[in-house]
Amino acid sequence: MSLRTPIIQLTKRASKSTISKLTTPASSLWQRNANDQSRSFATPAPPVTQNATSSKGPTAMVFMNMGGPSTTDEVGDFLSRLFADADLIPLGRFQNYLGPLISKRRTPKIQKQYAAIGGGSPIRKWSEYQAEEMCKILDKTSPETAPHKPYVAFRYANPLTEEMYSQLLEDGFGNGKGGRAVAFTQYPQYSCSTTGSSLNELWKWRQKLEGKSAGPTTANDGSITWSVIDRWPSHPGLVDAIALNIEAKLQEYPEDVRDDVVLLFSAHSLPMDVVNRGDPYPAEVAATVAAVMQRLGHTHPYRLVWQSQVGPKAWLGAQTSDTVSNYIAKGQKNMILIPVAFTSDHIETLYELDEEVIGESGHKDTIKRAESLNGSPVFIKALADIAKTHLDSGIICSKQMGLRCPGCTNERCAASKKFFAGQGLGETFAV
Ligand SMILES: C=CC1=C(C)c2cc3[nH]c(cc4nc(cc5[nH]c(cc1n2)c(C)c5CCC(=O)O)C(CCC(=O)O)=C4C)c(C)c3C=C
Ligand code: FES
Ligand SMILES: [Fe+2]
Repeated sequence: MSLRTPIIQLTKRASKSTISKLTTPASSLWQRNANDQSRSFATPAPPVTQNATSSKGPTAMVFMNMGGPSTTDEVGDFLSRLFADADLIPLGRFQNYLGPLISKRRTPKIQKQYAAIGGGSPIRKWSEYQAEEMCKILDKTSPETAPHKPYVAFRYANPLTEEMYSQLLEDGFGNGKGGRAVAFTQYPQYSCSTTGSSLNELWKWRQKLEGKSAGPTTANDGSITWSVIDRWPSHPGLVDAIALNIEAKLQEYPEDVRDDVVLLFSAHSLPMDVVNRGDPYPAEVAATVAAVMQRLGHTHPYRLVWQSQVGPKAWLGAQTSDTVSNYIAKGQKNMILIPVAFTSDHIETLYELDEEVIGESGHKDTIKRAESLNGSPVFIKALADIAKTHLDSGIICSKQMGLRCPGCTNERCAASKKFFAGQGLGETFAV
């Protein structure tokens, strides 16, 4: 099948009466800085296309992320879902036995961490806010696909993927009415353990709730037409939002030391067996860091370091906490930690970085952390720009999505990639 073949038709629309229209005035779309010619908003990846002329609203914009417990009482369920996920923590035939055992043992420790950051993860609050604000902008900038309706689908906490999917059906998508939905990963960099797992879950619930067996979504059958924003590691708006937070933090240092501050970009680590399987995440995180440094004009020395390893396996380093101690030992006490792989605060910024790495460093005044993206208007404009580019292009997903890791033996990846990416790439790419 040619990449340009119109492969998806939207036949019927979801009833407008069941889709609430978002009315708040939108902010202006992300503005390009005329002085910075290096910024381009074109999506670089060659697209897998769908019929752009038929892609009219209403459009469901589904923010996918891992989620977190909103209260300490939800920690047990959060961890038990996390340790049951074989795409994240493969425990083979012991999954059903070891998963609950490990999560139960770990719960009190993690509950204490959530208690220390105010009693729960702020990820739901931020995700709902970001999705709603982005949709307000899109209603203005992409009227042809409006109204845009925000949804959140978490992998391990409420609202879970199945809850979001049932809501979509209740709101008039699918059920013989068709309708368009965009699965928008909120992990800027793709890992099979994060975005891959969320997409496998979405694919599973589509099969269960819309009765779809494996195979392309060539529509005309009244089911939801899905497309995917699967990665955006170097989008200029993301890069700018991170760079602005670094620049703001640099201003907190006295002028005489400001130029000597070391920038430590910190991302959640990956087990080395996942890295060696060929997971794209380390390269994509490095792409974000390179783009931010380029945007800053390479004014400061920097390193990309990795945090939050769990369990006895070998993980990708250098570890964030070791790096900070080693640099202190070498006499470097001015450092900014920059969360680079997560778009809102969570225990790994608020507890691990703030309380443990910085709090226990003995240099709380000179080791600082850049703000997480949270409610940054620059970031939300970037999300709207990414979404608009996706909607305009008619792509189903990036071409990169179709290529499995060289070491992948996971049948769930094969099935979900065949569904999301196989349509334009040909199945040989997606097996
Ligand atoms: C881009 C971010 C993340 C990647 C990649 C990632 C991979 C990954 N994580 C685990 C194991 C655990 N992660 C846990 C919590 C957790 N993970 C991320 C992000 C990524 N994980 C976040 C933001 C959080 C915290 C959520 C919040 O605070 O709301 C946990 C639970 C906490 C704990 O028990 O320590 C585990 C376990 C693996 C094995 C993995 C790669 C394969
Ligand atoms: S593990 Fe990467 S595609 Fe399956
Ligand atoms: Fe994690």
